[in-house]
Amino acid sequence: MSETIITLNNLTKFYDDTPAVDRLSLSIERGEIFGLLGPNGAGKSTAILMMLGLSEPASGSVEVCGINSIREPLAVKRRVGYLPDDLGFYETMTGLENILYTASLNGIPKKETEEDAHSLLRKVGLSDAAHKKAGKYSRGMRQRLGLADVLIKKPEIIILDEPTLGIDPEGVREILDLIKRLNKEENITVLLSSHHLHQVQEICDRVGIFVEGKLLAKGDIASLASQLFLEESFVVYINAEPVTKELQSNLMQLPEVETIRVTPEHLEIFCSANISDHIAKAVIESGASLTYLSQKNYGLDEIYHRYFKGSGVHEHQ
Ligand SMILES: Nc1ncnc2c1ncn2[C@@H]1O[C@H](COP(=O)(O)OP(=O)(O)OP(=O)(O)O)[C@@H](O)[C@H]1O
Repeated sequence: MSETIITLNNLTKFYDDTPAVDRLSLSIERGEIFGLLGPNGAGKSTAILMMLGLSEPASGSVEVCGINSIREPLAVKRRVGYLPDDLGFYETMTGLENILYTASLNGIPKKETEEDAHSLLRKVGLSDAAHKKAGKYSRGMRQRLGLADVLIKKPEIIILDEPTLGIDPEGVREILDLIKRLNKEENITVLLSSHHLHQVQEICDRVGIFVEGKLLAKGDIASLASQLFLEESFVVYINAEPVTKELQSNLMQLPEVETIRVTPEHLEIFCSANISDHIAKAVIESGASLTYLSQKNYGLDEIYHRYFKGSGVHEHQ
């Protein structure tokens, strides 16, 4: 049975007179990977800081692990590992020493820490660099050290703010795989803020699209597509010879077909389900020959761009 682990209710925060987060309501379930997706300045970090009790909302409520973050930020801190986008370590201390220091700050007994720290460094692939100074770590290594650092206190939730910022593609793959693995193996709930569509699409169970402080839509990719595309979730592109009125009318009679657009290249058939085979059959039965057929279902890219089309919001990679 699902259990809500983060609940935001009408959460609002202003900077000067402008809302950075505007009546944000959201529930995140234990064990899921939720992606907060939005362009720079959308309010993702501000929302995260309020979840952690590090920034006070103007109105609304926020509960994490059943605890009111505003009233009991320290209790929330014990249960949540937070990886900010600007990670800070003691640069002259080794990776291992940094983790042990974090453990001591969190009051974890030294005896159990040492073993846990080594096992975490192994998990994040930093065993060989355990005794190297953090100041000498690459950006990808720092992120992995950051993950080990937040995991030492055995959090129920990890909140990651742009965890792949400035990392090369190989490093990104490693971080994403690691996050997925931690989620599956340790049943850690993950909240991930990002403006990288593909990364979010790859690992998140659900996504919230956030822009100008507002959550515009949320759900898994398929349900986002149907929310945002009004059931036109699939497009089938065909070329047929000849394209007659009768052919178009036969296609429109298929219950799943929403719209047909005639372009110089193709007939674009927008459908609520994948019915390529019915379309091919309708073409043949209309006496035309089918010379080309391809299909596409929407990914997050189309959802994001189509949804923000005209809103002046663009993705910054
Ligand atoms: N301390 C602050 N003082 C004043 N304005 C702020 C402050 N922090 C954030 N803002 C403003 O609030 C809005 C939301 O910023 P926020 O950092 O939460 O966005 P974000 O989605 O996390 O963006 P990014 O991806 O760039 O980190 C922006 O307009 C930003 O300029």
